[in-house]
Amino acid sequence: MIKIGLLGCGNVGHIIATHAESIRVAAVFDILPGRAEELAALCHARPYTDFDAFMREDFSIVVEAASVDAVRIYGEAVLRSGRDIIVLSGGALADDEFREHLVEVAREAGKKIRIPSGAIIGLDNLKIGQVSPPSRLLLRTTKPPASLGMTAEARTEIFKGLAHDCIKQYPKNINVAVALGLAAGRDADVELWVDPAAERNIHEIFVEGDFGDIYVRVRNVPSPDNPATSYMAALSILTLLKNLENPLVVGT
Ligand SMILES: NC(=O)C1=CN([C@@H]2O[C@H](COP(=O)(O)OP(=O)(O)OC[C@H]3O[C@@H](n4cnc5c(N)ncnc54)[C@H](OP(=O)(O)O)[C@@H]3O)[C@@H](O)[C@H]2O)C=CC1
Ligand SMILES: O=C([O-])CC(=O)C(=O)O
Repeated sequence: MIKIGLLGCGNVGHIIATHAESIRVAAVFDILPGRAEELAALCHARPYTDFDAFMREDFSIVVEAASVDAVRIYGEAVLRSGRDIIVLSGGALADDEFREHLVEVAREAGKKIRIPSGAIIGLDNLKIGQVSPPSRLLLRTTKPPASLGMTAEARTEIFKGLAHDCIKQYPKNINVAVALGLAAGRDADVELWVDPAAERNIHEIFVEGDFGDIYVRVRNVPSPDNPATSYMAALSILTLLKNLENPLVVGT
C-alpha cells in the first residue's frame, strides 16, 4: 500500500484523508497545529507543524493540497528527499524560472512532479498541443461570488488575460488554467467571471488546432468546506493515487 505525506490539512486534505482506501496517510503537515492534529486523528496519521520533522516520517510520496506558496517553499526539499510530489496548486509552476529549476531538481533526483487534472477534464489529450501547438487555448471560468470571496450584483468579468498573470491575482481559484497550459505547451488565455446566478464552479475550455476543435464544459460542485475548490479536484488526486502502481495506464 502506498504511504503518503499530506501537505495541507484543509478541505482537499480532509477529503483525501477520509476517502483513503487504497493508500495510507502516514503523516500530515499544516501551518496550524489544530488542523494537523484534527486531520491526523481522522486517518490515524502523525500530525506535524514542523516540516523537517514531517519529512523524517516514512512515506514515498507527498500530496500537496495547500497553496501556491507551499509548493514554492517545500517542493524542492520534497524532491531532494527522494520522494515524488503531487502538486494540486500547480499555479506555482507558472513562474518559468521556478518551474525549470524544480524540474531540474526532479530530474537530478530521479523523481516526478505530478500535476493532476484537478477540477477540469482532459489534460491527458490536451498534451497533443506539445506535438501540434493549438492556435487557440482559452479557459473561461465562472464562479459564484462565495467561491471568489467577493460580492457581485451581476455577472462580471473580473480578469481577462494570460494564465500566468491570472494566477498571481487569484492563486486559490485558477490553478487549472496553469495546468491546462502546462499540458498543452503554451500559456492559456483566461477569462474569469463572477456570477451571482451561478451555483457551480464552471470551467469552459476552448481549443483549436490542426486536429479540429474542442469545447469542454465542466460544471463542478463546490467543496462543502471551501467553495473556491471544486469537489472534483480531490477526487482527481484520489484517482491518481489509486492508479499509481497499476500496470494498465489509460489516457495519453
Ligand atoms: N489544480 C486544480 O485543479 C485545483 C487546485 N486547487 C488548489 O489546491 C489547494 C488546496 O485546496 P483546498 O484544500 O480547498 O484549500 P484549503 O485552503 O481548504 O486548505 C489548504 C490548507 O493548507 C494550509 N497551507 C497553506 N499554505 C501552507 C503552507 N505554506 N504550509 C503549510 N500549510 C499551508 C492552509 O492553511 P491556511 O488556511 O492557514 O492558509 C490550509 O489549512 C489550493 O491551493 C487550491 O487553490 C483547488 C482546486 C482545484
Ligand atoms: O476548483 C476549481 O474549480 C478550480 C480552482 O479552484 C483552481 O484551479 O485553483
